[in-house]
Amino acid sequence: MLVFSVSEWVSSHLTLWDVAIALLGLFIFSCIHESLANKGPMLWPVLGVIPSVFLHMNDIYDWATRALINAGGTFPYRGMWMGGSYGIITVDPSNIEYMLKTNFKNFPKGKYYRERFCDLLGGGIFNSDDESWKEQRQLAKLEMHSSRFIEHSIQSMQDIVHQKLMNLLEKLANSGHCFDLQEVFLRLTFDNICTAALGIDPGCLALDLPEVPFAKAFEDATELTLLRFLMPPFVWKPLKFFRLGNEKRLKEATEVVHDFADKTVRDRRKKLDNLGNLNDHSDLLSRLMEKEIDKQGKNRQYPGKFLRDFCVSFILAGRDTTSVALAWFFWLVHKNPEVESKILGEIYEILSHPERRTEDDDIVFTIEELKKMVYLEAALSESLRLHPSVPIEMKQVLEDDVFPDGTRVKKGARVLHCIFSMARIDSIWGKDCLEFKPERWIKDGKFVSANQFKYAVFNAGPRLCVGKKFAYTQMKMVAASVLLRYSVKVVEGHSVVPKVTTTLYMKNGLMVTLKPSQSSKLQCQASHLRLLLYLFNIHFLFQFLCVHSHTRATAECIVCDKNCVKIHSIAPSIYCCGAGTATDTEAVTDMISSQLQLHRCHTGRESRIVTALTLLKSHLFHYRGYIQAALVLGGVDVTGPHLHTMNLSSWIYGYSAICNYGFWFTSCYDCF
Ligand code: HEM
Repeated sequence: MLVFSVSEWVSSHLTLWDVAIALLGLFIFSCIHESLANKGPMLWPVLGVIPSVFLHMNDIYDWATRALINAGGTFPYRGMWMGGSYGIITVDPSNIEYMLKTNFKNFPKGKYYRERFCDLLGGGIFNSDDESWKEQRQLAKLEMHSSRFIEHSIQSMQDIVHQKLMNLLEKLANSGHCFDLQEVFLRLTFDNICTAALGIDPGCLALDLPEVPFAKAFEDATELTLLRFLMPPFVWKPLKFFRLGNEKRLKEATEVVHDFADKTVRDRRKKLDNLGNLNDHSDLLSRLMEKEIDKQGKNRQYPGKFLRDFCVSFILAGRDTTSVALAWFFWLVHKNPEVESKILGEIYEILSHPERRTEDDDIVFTIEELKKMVYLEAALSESLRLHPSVPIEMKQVLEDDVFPDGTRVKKGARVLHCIFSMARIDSIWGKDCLEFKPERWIKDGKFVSANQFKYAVFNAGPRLCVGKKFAYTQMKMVAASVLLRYSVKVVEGHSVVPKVTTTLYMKNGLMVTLKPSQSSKLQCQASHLRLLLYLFNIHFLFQFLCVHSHTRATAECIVCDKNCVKIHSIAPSIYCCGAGTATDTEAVTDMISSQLQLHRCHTGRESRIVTALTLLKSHLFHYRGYIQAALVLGGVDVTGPHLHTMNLSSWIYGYSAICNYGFWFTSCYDCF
């Protein structure tokens, strides 16, 4: 009776307009309430943060950065009503440390992540928590740090870079056409990681850039899996159940990947059974299989699925991360030519080491040489800081918790930390945080790592990336080998923007043209000249400049020292050859060398040849001929190669003393 009268009253007093206006009022009220109460971006009724995300899809990372700065480093978010997606986004290093280390157990990858990746990765290291993750992590660390694996991976990197990448780049440079450098790097790292993980080279980097079914399926499977992160579960789950649309394609691609990996595992096991060992294989899969025979000689075979999942996770982890990092690095180097000059200066200096065999025209860097490339390491780290391969990381909360900044999180919530934004926050990286500045990683000539939780590019804490060393070696080898030989120019007007997915690809790739660099032309000319100059005891010091000297010290008509050093290093990439009184030239060059070192420490910049020249000249002028030093100063600095002669004691005496060689200097310089 009461129900009847209420509905009668409603229908006689309320029109549809009234309801609409009331709902609008409620909507506006909750919007105002949200915008006043919430520090972060607007959380719309019903739709949560989704409209704001779609509105800023084209500059999502910059928008997130601005929102995080406005919110003071952390803000809550909510997805669509009934979507079950809620949590916080943070860039606060103390929160990140708490989550990745202090209370690590309370922040696993969680169900949300596992559900989406389980079809492709199964229970692989990338997609597991607790004991299963621990076991795989231990195995991975043990194997990847073994000298056998390290030697194998260095060898395969050298092979892939010098036998494949360089041939391909030579072909592309000769064609004069522009091409997508990111695509080339994706192919390179795929071949490299498959060789390291499975001991099989899929051949993506062949000269004709073939479409390799395994590689294509891997790419599709990864991309389609990532789509699950952008779609609500009530969309992708039914599609998966009924095998429709993207989910059907994902299933097919995953099958190709798994069939390939399963077959590799089966073949390798057959080989192990037949031969009793896998001594001629150093890849991860073979190492794991040999591990199956434990210390007591008992065979505890890993199930085939375990081995497959382990390897597939590895390929996923090492496939695109380094290639996109290299693409962003080359883009930044193109925009900052002074950084390129410094990297090249460092490389030339390493190549000028007396023990290096300069007869080799095809320079292949050794691991020791790569380790010495401090500035290159700094430039790569700086590039990764600004463009981290994994821009956003995610964890799920196991039990209610409170972060160090006071933010509360509920069980089941997700915590996203935006690595991309961290680099752009001046309270974390200083006022110059937006600048590409490799120097911030160098102190007293040494590379200095940043705090893991401020620089979470490789993750941090117990789940720190296991492939970090591998990645640096690979990136350094590729970057140094390419920069030494080519000048990489990004096509004018090409738009470089990040793609919105879990890896920071360049949306439109990186279209470039290649020109053999000045140094590689010089290297080529030098190799012809080298034959000629060999007879005259020629020393090659730089790619740009050749200075030489005999090693004879005489007094009257007596040769008192057959091995007198006449080429003095006075600063990185700057050398001085002396004639006159040996002790005078040595003392003068030593003194100017230490003055230049002090100057470098004071200014934080590399020495220039003009500085060395000024210091030497004013010193010699001051003594008006009492210092018997006739000098030839040469080298390469940020402004390029330079060669100067100077002799303020007696021009004629000095020049004639070195005249034979002076002509050589001049002729070599002219040749180059
Ligand atoms: C520039 C290159 C790289 C970057 C920026 C990078 C970054 C990362 C990040 C952020 C994680 C954490 C992912 C997560 O927990 O969801 C991770 C984990 C991992 N990375 Fe890397 N990575 C790189 C290269 C590599 C390479 C070349 C390999 C393999 C050779 C590798 C192997 C792994 C593995 C196995 C894990 C899982 C570790 C674990 O969960 O315990 N990574 N990496």
